[in-house]
Amino acid sequence: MAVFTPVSEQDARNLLSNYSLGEFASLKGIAAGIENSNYFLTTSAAEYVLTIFEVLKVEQLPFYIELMHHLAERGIPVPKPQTRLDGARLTMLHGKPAAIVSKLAGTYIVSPNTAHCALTGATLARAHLASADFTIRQPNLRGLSWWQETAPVVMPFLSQSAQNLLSTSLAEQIAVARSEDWRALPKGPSHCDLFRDNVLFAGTTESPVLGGFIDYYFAGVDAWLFDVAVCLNDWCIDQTSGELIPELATAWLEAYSRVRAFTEQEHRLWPMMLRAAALRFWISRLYDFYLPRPAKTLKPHDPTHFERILTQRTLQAIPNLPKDF
Ligand SMILES: Nc1ncnc2c1ncn2[C@@H]1O[C@H](COP(=O)(O)OP(=O)(O)OP(=O)(O)O)[C@@H](O)[C@H]1O
Ligand SMILES: N[C@@H](CCO)C(=O)O
Repeated sequence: MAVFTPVSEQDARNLLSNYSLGEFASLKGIAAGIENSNYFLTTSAAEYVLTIFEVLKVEQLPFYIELMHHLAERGIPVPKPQTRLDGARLTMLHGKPAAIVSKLAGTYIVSPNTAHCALTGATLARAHLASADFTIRQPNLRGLSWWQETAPVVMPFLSQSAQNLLSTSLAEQIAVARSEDWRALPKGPSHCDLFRDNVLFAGTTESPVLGGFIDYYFAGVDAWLFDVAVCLNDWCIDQTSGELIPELATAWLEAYSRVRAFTEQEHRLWPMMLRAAALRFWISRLYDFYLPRPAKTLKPHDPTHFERILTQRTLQAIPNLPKDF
């Protein structure tokens, strides 16, 4: 149950008195999610999501909240943070930072088809372009420096072969980050965690309608190609073996590149980016698995899934990015 901070009806009414969002109607805890406490908050005017930030620091939050606001204002389907009467979009509840955002339609898709992949790819490209003039800067806090700090912490728990994979993969990414090609990659605000469970769809299987992208709380400035690679490693794979499914990968990447064409450097670094994205989630899952937060009650995600994906992306041929759309 991902409600770490209890909120009463009276708390919600008090909170709403700082906004112009209608009268309180109902409040319901949301069970999914492992980082924040989330509630569906319904008023006489509309449906919202109330999020209480359990882990993120106050100083990190303006980047996420203002980025979502910036994107929503430009027509990208993301939850729109609501503005208080005093102009702030962050608020405090039980001593913790909190925000009210618009509720998006739809549910997430466990087994996406080419239509889901194409919609997600095209919308991520639009989000990247729409974020180009966003001025707040915050790096991806789960980027290379964090991998370098965290790898030695999880290393003692690993088998010899896993230790070798982790060391060689990290060394590869350190070398990539020093390269001219990496420096020339298009970069900007990126979601960095756009897994299937962070994209909502309405409509039908054959004609899906994108509800939008949620959970921007791992976002940061990074190579846009890294964002693409995170998606491909989750959306376009055989979930058992980790192998890329060419039909899904092609649909996803072609839709993205019709909106924003990939650069020469992106073409060259594509295999390394897929490995970077696998490494990022292997390390975070290892960390959560072996060093869980004391209050955490949920079952951690399986780290071996990303060990398999990383191995696949090391051993198997990787399809090229599409050219010239
Ligand atoms: N704006 C929204 N519109 C509709 N549903 C939402 C919205 N925000 C969150 N949800 C619902 O709440 C659930 C949990 O939200 P979210 O994934 O942001 O939580 P979290 O604790 O940050 O999760 P994670 O473990 O993925 O980091 C989602 O799966 C979704 O069902
Ligand atoms: N998407 C992450 C969880 C954190 O959002 C994972 O699957 O490991």
